[in-house]
Amino acid sequence: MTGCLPPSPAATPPIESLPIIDISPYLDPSSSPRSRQETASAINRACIDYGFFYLTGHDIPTSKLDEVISLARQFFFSPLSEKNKIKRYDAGGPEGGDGARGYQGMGENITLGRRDVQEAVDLYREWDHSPKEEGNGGKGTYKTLQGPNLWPAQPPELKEVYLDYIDQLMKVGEAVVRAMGTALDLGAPQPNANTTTEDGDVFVRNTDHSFWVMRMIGYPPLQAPYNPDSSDVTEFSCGEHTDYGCVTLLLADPTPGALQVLLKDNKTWLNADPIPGHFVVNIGDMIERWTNGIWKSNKHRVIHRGEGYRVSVPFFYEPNFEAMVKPLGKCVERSGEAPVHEGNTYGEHLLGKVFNNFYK
Ligand SMILES: N=C(N)NCCCC[C@H](N)C(=O)O
Ligand SMILES: O=C(O)CCC(=O)C(=O)O
Ligand SMILES: [Fe+2]
Repeated sequence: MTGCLPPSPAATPPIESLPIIDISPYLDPSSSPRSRQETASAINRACIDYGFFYLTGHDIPTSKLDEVISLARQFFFSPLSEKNKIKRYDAGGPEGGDGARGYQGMGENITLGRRDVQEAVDLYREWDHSPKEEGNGGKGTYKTLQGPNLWPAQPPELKEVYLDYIDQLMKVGEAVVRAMGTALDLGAPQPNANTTTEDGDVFVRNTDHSFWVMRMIGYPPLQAPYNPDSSDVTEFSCGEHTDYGCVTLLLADPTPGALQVLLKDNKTWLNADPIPGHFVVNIGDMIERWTNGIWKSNKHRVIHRGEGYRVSVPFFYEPNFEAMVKPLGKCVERSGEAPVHEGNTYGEHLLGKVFNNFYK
């Protein structure tokens, strides 16, 4: 008689967590087709369910990752006068800025019309044909995004360590977009394919001069009192947004409870706490557009109310600046929806974002 049995302890539902993807089959040339297919299938599932996942098997030593975070932290802890030596200035102005590269002080970044409680440094792929104009005291006048990178001089080893790190990340980014092409089952790569051919390497070709972005971000803890009964948050470390390009490889210090990912119900925020040695990876707007929304660039935000000063270093593996990004025919067909966009270049999409990113 079941009525006589003691009540069973209430089952606690497992706390939902992002899936972990092993990318090593796409970095190791001797891997089996089967192991690649497993990775690709796992990515497809993760991109449909979350647009986010943890990445392992990337081959970058944890000691290197720790060094990257530590150097960023040292930079943010240097005096403001030191940080302002590489200050970002608007493009075309007397200071010789390009409106995007350099150090952005606390509150200078805006998302959804509000100041983000963060400071940051943005580095981009060097502009291939720098149209530096003479005059302006030798500083030149740059169009938006077309200036040289402004590297921190302190700590002195930062630049070298970061350049090497970027080389490593480019390989990881390429492996991830290659796996994504397989995951979408776009067909075998065509030899000598031009950039508009839709096959499994379409993302690889369109990122072969990736206009990457490297951000170093520093977040002091938020000051506003937290009311757990209210969903009305008034202060954000980074307001909710989607990323702009292909694949974000996020490295963050161990601070928990800061990065939150919006789930498919469109109301629950899942903490994407860091796992040592793993990246938090998410897909950007260009992947959503190429796949005609089969995979969505998911909204996320940062609310750091914890202890201490949080540091994160996202790397954005993006399309080429000139890449034309338009829904792929196969994806349009499969989605059963009208094309989500008529197509424009990644550069145009990025410029539209950058113009609205800073407090004027
Ligand atoms: N490249 C990227 N994703 N940078 C970070 C974006 C942060 C949101 C941005 N302020 C916005 O409003 O879009
Ligand atoms: O700091 C983080 O955890 C995420 C930052 C982010 O989403 C971004 O810069 O695009
Ligand atoms: Fe983001």
